[in-house]
Amino acid sequence: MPSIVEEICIGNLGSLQTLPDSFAWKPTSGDSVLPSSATTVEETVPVIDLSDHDVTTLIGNACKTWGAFQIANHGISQKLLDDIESLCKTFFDMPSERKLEAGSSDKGVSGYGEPRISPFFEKKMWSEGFTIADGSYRNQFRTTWPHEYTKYCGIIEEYEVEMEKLTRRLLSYLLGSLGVTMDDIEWAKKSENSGSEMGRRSIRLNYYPVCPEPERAMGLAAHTDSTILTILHQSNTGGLQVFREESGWVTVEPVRGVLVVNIGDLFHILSNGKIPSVVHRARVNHTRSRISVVYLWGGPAGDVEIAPISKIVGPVGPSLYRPITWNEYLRIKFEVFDKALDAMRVVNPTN
Ligand SMILES: C=C1C[C@]23C[C@H]1CC[C@H]2[C@@]12CCC[C@@](C)(C(=O)O1)[C@H]2[C@@H]3C(=O)O
Ligand SMILES: O=C(O)CCC(=O)C(=O)O
Ligand SMILES: [Fe+2]
Repeated sequence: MPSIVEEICIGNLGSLQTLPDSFAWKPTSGDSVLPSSATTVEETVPVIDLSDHDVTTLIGNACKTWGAFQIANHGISQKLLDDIESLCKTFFDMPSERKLEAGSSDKGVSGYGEPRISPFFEKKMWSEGFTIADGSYRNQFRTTWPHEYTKYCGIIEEYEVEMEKLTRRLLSYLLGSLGVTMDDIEWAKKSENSGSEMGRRSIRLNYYPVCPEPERAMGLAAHTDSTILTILHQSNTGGLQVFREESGWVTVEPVRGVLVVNIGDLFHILSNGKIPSVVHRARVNHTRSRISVVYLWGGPAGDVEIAPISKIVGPVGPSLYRPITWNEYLRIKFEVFDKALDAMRVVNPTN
């Protein structure tokens, strides 16, 4: 009698008492998933107060060292952060059959489901999530919360407006740290972009249930974001780790009201390779579930070319990466995953 392998649904992970083999990540040589304490180093990703008069230099140094930084005094209200976190709790605490109703439409990325990068790994990740990549979440919310979806849509809309403003502010600091301004980028020129929305953006709501064997599981596997930049709010449970050559995996401990900013692949291209896009992952926990809300900014619009800023490349060059649009880059990323940036390099760059 063939054993009936019960399809394990990501919507019920928190109720499992043992780790199914399909979720058991074997430590690979050199990067052991064990032990759970990532590193013993003291240093971690610096927290930068955005009102600091040295903010541009501080951000520049953090980006060169980590490809990430944390921000305080960012102007996003704690109430909004609390509201979107409780929206996540309300959604992910629902029975899995109700969450599956909000499933990703097979054509797009939007809706409930596993991370887009799941197919690149033989083992499954101990997490579930909801991606907001266009307006279709409104209909999904209407199905999920027929009587109060306007409240939840309002929270998402307010979050997008606030994150868009913060993204523009961070981009100007990032460019400043490289000695350029928005006016040095065709698509970012104040004139053309003032007032209009800042293009391609998505929000990913991540939920990491408690896990019976967190040391052998992986909440979200190591990756770089494809974005120009990503702004991440994490609940009060640690799990986010960034990778740095010199230190290995470093946990970014949650601090209330502090947001994490990750440099994505497209900013690495914009900077002509000067700023790294940070490799990061999420670990899970034996006693506490975890939420992260990730605002992913892909640039002006899906069809606008992103290229190394000519003022950074300079007269002698060489430009290390070829121009690429968000849409094209995402297609390549989900074809070759962590080889995507290499696929963008200009071979034998001529001056
Ligand atoms: C706007 C984006 C950016 C995506 C794809 C698409 C929607 C969801 C984003 C994420 C979120 C989770 C990690 C990641 C690696 C994933 O699997 O889905 C991200 C990916 C990327 O940054 O490449
Ligand atoms: O949950 C986290 O802290 C990381 C999430 C993340 O990297 C992502 O959604 O791109
Ligand atoms: Fe990420």
